[in-house]
Amino acid sequence: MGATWNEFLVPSQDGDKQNILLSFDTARQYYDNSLCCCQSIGRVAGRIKGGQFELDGKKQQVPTNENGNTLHGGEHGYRSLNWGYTTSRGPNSVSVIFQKHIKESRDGFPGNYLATVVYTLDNSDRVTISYSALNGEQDTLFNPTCHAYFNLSDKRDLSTHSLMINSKEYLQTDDETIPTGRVLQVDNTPYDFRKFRNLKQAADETGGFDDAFVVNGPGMATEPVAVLRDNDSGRQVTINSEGTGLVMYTMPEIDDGIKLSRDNGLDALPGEGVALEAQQLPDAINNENFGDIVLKRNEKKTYHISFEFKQQ
Ligand SMILES: OC[C@H]1O[C@@H](O)[C@H](O)[C@@H](O)[C@@H]1O
Repeated sequence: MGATWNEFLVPSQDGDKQNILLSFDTARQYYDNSLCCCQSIGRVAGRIKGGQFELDGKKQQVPTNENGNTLHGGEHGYRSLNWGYTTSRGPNSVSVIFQKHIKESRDGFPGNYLATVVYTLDNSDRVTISYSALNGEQDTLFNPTCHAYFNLSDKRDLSTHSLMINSKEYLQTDDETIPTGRVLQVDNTPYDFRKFRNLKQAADETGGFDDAFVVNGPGMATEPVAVLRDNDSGRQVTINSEGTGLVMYTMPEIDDGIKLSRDNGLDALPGEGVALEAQQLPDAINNENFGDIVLKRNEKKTYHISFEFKQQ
């Protein structure tokens, strides 16, 4: 369901294993809230203002699911699908390969294509997710991501986490979290993560993050997009991607009664984890220079997002 990433198990201090992703015990619980916890998001991650855009000179309206805007591919996007899958084993890696025909008749976006999501775990303790689209006869949009939430510690907050984001800029957004088109400098703001800084302190300064950082700008392509580190355990996850954006969401306000597996029956807390969603910037289709998310007819496109684990 949802081509969901359920566990990233790493060694724990007591010789057991610990899941560093937020997860649920049952498939149903992933759909009882709007967290999109660790699910595949498509065709278009991030918001589309009014669910409207122009494609090949034609105005398009796609289904909306939040304040009259379209978030995370709408109600019938990747996360709502039951994917078929196969597995494969290479000399240095194992993979799960999900595949599905994405249809206009289901999600309301123009055109049909064949989608593939491949999760590969390799011997460098790296999970690489590749998202491919093999398009049909009509131009469409393609901007997938993985909505992975992390907490690398044993705590129920991010107080021992440091974060580095390789970004000089972030997007200004309006009351509905839609980009206004203005790109702001991170200098002298709580958005400056160019050097590692405590994530909880920064989130306390902003009231929590639900923001898009500009990444992979000119001259920055060889750097990791972000590194999340837990100073207590020495666990670290390095994120690489090819997209223009990284959305950070620290769950500032969440519904009551969300029971994450890690909480042993207690309700999840605001700020308990952080989603780091690599993608092209939100509302890219309506903003020049936010990244190209058009998938041309008969075109094939692949994006990779990788998460490399290290323990210091
Ligand atoms: O759906 C969970 C969260 O996903 C993030 O990508 C969005 O920016 C948030 O506004 C949303 O609450």
